[in-house]
Amino acid sequence: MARISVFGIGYVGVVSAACLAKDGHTVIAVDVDPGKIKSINDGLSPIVENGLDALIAEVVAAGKLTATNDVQYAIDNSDASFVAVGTPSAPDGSVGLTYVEGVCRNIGAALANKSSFHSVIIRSTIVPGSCEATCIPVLEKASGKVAGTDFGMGYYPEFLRESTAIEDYYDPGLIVFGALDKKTGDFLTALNTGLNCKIHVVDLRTAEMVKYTSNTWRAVKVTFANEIGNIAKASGLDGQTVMEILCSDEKVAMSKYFMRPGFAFGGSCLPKDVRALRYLANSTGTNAHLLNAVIEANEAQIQRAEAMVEASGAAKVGFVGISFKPGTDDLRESPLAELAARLIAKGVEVGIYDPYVFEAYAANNSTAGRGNDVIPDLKDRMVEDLDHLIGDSGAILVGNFYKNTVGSLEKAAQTRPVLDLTRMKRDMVSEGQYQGICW
Ligand SMILES: NC(=O)c1ccc[n+]([C@@H]2O[C@H](COP(=O)([O-])OP(=O)(O)OC[C@H]3O[C@@H](n4cnc5c(N)ncnc54)[C@H](O)[C@@H]3O)[C@@H](O)[C@H]2O)c1
Ligand SMILES: O=c1ccn([C@@H]2O[C@H](COP(=O)(O)OP(=O)(O)O[C@H]3O[C@H](CO)[C@@H](O)[C@H](O)[C@H]3O)[C@@H](O)[C@H]2O)c(=O)[nH]1
Repeated sequence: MARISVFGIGYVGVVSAACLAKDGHTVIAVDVDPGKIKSINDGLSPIVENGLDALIAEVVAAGKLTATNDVQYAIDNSDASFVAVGTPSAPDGSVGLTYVEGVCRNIGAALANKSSFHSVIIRSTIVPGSCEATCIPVLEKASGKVAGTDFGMGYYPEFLRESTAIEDYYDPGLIVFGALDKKTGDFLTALNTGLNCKIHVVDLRTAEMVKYTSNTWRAVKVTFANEIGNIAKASGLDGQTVMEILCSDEKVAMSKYFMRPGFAFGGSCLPKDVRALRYLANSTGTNAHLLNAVIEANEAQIQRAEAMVEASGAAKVGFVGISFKPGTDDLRESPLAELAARLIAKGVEVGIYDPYVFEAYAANNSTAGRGNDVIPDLKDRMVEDLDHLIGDSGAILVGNFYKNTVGSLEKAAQTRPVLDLTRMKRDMVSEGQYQGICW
């Protein structure tokens, strides 16, 4: 079993730290946010994510996971570090490396004081060449040591999806990494052995590129499915039925994931990663026609939902779901939040039912409301009781699917417009007050 430090206790870091600890490794989580450090050390999850509360309580009680802001302590007491800090878009759409640079500088300074071998493994999403052009030079300068010789260096992207993060951790669709040195490569191979997935060992740049390729492909799939859905609906057809039939053709290895017509994609990764890849393409003189179109079409899908709300004529709209997808409290680049903000700016009153975001506020999580930079007074708009929201709203917008809401929402469609962006019930199609975005 290994001793591992995880830098960045965000959506990725906290899940990998907890799962590594569950697997028997001794894990030190490092962050600059005292709220997150306290949460972990109290045995509590700093984010709302399925199964994570119990997992963290278990591994912290077992003494396998601790959290600190002390970088030197973490480096001295681990043999490898995972870096999972954020890489948000820079204003020009390029990948933002500020946090990655900062943490490499901190790790490098601590490595200067350590004599035994240590591997630094980047897990943040960074464009091809970033390890070589940024991480390695910063680590080498701060440590006075040479990457690949004096300390180990790897790039090992993470593919988990929020809301199914623990499940994805133990059942990955893809494992890929690059390592400068054999020790780091062997460490990552051993860590992944036993999972039911082929391990691809490549160079650092290829591993960096595979991560963007994966997210962009997902964004392309969502956009394609949405466009087919829009066209199908305009032709009087059920877009989801059309796509389900297409996806039944498994002969060409068609996966049904991300092929379900509905609302725009969002979240902390797909939008920023498509932007960063497009920026990279432009900077190499490559035309990224498809990526331009994906961004344009995704924005148009938000406008399409906005037009549905406007057509309802409601002055007060109740949102069912506001996070970027069900099962998480994360609001980063949530298209639902963007839609709500646009309606609010036009004078529409907006109330919100979202059990996951509500839970984050109720638990006083330091991350409650994470990623919301568009909805004013979000906390005050949150409603705990769905029936209360329905009774109080002229129209209901179903943004995220929550199983327990279906009965009430179906009933609500008899008395007021219900605008469905997710399809709460497979047999419902646009009729009367019920309108589905692509069906
Ligand atoms: N969210 C996902 O589902 C997901 C999945 C796969 C990959 N990724 C990628 O993983 C990376 C992290 O994403 P996230 O959503 O977990 O980010 P996040 O913003 O939720 O978490 C990042 C954490 O890093 C901490 N941090 C910043 N600077 C630090 C420093 N110098 N030392 C220690 N901690 C520091 C922050 O306080 C924060 O807690 C990004 O590159 C993202 O693109 C995200
Ligand atoms: O059929 C689908 C599936 C997803 N989405 C939307 O696409 C966005 C992203 O969803 P998802 O990919 O499930 O969530 P993330 O947690 O952002 O995960 C993505 O981004 C992570 C960060 O890089 C990667 O690790 C994952 O592999 C990648 O799926 C959300 O707005 C979803 O509502 C759809 O519209 N239709």
